[in-house]
Amino acid sequence: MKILYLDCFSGISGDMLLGLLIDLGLKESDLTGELRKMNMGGYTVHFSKKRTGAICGSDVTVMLTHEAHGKGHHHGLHRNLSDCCKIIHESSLSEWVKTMSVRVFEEVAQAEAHVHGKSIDDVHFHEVGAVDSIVDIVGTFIGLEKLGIKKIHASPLHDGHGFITCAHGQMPVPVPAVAQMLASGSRAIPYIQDDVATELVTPTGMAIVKTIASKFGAVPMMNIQRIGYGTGKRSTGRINALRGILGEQGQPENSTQDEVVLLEANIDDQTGEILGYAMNHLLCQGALDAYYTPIYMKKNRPAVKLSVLAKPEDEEKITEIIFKETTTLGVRVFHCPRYKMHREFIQLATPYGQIHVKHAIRNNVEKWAPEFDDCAFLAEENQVPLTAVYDAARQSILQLQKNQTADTM
Ligand SMILES: O=C([S-])c1cc(C(=O)S)c[n+]([C@@H]2O[C@H](COP(=O)(O)O)[C@@H](O)[C@H]2O)c1
Ligand code: NI
Repeated sequence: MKILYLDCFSGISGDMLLGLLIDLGLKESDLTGELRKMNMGGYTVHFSKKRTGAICGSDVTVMLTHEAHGKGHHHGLHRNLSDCCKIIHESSLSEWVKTMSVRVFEEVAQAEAHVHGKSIDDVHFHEVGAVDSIVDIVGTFIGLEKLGIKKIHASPLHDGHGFITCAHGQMPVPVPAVAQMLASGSRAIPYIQDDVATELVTPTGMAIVKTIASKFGAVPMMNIQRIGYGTGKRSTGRINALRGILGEQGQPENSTQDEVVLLEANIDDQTGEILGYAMNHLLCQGALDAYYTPIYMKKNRPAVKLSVLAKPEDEEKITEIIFKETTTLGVRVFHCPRYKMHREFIQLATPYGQIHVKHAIRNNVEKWAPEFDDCAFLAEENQVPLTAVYDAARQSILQLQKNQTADTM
């Protein structure tokens, strides 16, 4: 699975995101071609290479043409949330691009409405802001879709401090819309850079990262494939760019090393029936394994330790289930690098019928194990002891190994 890590050491904005996606390989013509699926004119998109400090990145600038500035423009000079959503919905863009873009617009509008004490419908994006935001937001999702990026994590969001001046006068940094988005159910980690006296995180950048990042923190485990830089517009006195690290997560089929997550909770106040249900539910929902260990907890209470092994990408989903289905108030997380044997199933004939055999191999070690369920089924069907089927299965495995040795001589 392709994963993008957004390294927001100089904040994040809509145009930095577009620049980054271009730097990571998005074709300019793919971006502009898709944007034309919206019935919205009055702008051009300019692409260039730009230097910030010693780094060369990609710059994307949305320029308004006379049409959008003109008084006779049929949309008038202001657009509100529903005008922007209408343009997106009436386009022939993919359903995913439309849904995600609208989500980001709602996020910005909610924050603006809260800050300015208005209703959502009364929040107006002036013409420049609306066109610019639509291109930045929709363009970001077009880019993510074209590059096949399915998962996004982000670093802490570095912002500056002090004040900026915009159309509405002075704004404290973090600007109020960004502060509001941080305060309303965001898992983003803000970080104030006291050596930068301007805005680094814009409302559009904040709304996009809040919507797309499933985690904020360190760079996740991945095979890094490409690194890109999208440059920012402000002079910050430092390198002003958004860095993206694009990688692949998950191991190739025949890999013998990967990572699993071990989730643990101690439980002393739940019935056996409910614990049994919880374990079954966890396994049905994709846990690799789930098991209980008897323990003694404080106040001499006999209790159980629930341990669940899961794929890293299932960490949040499985944690949610543990909280929903058990009484625990906390879940411990361990990231465990794991060696594993490459496994495959093969079918073998026995005098009692066909069985599956698990064949595991790693370096010079090989293991063969008849599948219990198949053996039990054949024992029932043939009215013979289970051990007889196992013995027959082992004979078939021995025969197969002999044939393979003969083939290689
Ligand atoms: O126009 C308005 S109301 C406005 C509000 C705010 C608030 O935080 S509230 C901030 N800004 C600033 O305008 C520019 C453009 O932002 P984009 O996200 O559209 O790139 C930026 O400096 C904002 O902080 C405007
Ligand atoms: Ni505002």
